[in-house]
Amino acid sequence: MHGLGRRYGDLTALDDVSLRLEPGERRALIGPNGAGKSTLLNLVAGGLRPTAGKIHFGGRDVTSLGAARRARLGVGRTHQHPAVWSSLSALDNVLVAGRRPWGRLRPGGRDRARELLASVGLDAVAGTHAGALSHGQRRQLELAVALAGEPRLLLLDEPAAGLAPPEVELLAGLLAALPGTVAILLVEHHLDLVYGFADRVTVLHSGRHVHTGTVPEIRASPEVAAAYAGVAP
Ligand SMILES: Nc1ncnc2c1ncn2[C@@H]1O[C@H](COP(=O)(O)OP(=O)(O)OP(=O)(O)O)[C@@H](O)[C@H]1O
Repeated sequence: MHGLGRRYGDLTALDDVSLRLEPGERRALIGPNGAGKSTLLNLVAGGLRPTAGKIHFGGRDVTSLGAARRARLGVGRTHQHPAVWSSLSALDNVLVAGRRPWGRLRPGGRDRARELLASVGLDAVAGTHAGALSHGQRRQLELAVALAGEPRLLLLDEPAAGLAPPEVELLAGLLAALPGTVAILLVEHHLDLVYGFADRVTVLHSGRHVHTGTVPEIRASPEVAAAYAGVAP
């Protein structure tokens, strides 16, 4: 991301943010409410267009590409409210996501879908309609759905939101086990989860980049403490 900006009318939600993620990197994006985290995620996913700046992915300028094109290039995501097909079984959700562009299953697609479901702890409910799963299970399913698209970058939007403490622990284990080849950008308010997960953490405040550092650096940073106290750093 180079000089990325987004305005909503008069409001500047994101202002001149430049970030670079390396292949396979675990990066967390934190900041108080309204800092611009979801806006940044949506800009990278392609659901939203920047009003300033550029986005490159794998060396290619993708700024003008829509979400579907970016997904095909390897940008996967999950949402604050899990986006799965309620009337389809858990297995069919993953199968649909793993199709080739013209709707055909990949060779070995069904086995792969079962493996993905097992990897997120849902093998026992493969035949259950997604609408009948718990909120936490739908989050796990959305992760399997995102992985079925074979992303090189996975954007996770507050995956711990609405989860009970034991479910957050389960999620932490799932995140730790994600393939090392996939770069991950995690937006999350649950700081224990962030600190256990991230190689590096980026802090936003009022749409601006405050700091990027390792977990110990971020924990010790007075700027970060100020941002969380609601005071402009
Ligand atoms: N569609 C929109 N129209 C107008 N303003 C918006 C829109 N989406 C976001 N905003 C504003 O942009 C700013 C950044 O919002 P954003 O949702 O990106 O922050 P966030 O860091 O993800 O916050 P939270 O942690 O509460 O999810 C906020 O002031 C928000 O009110």
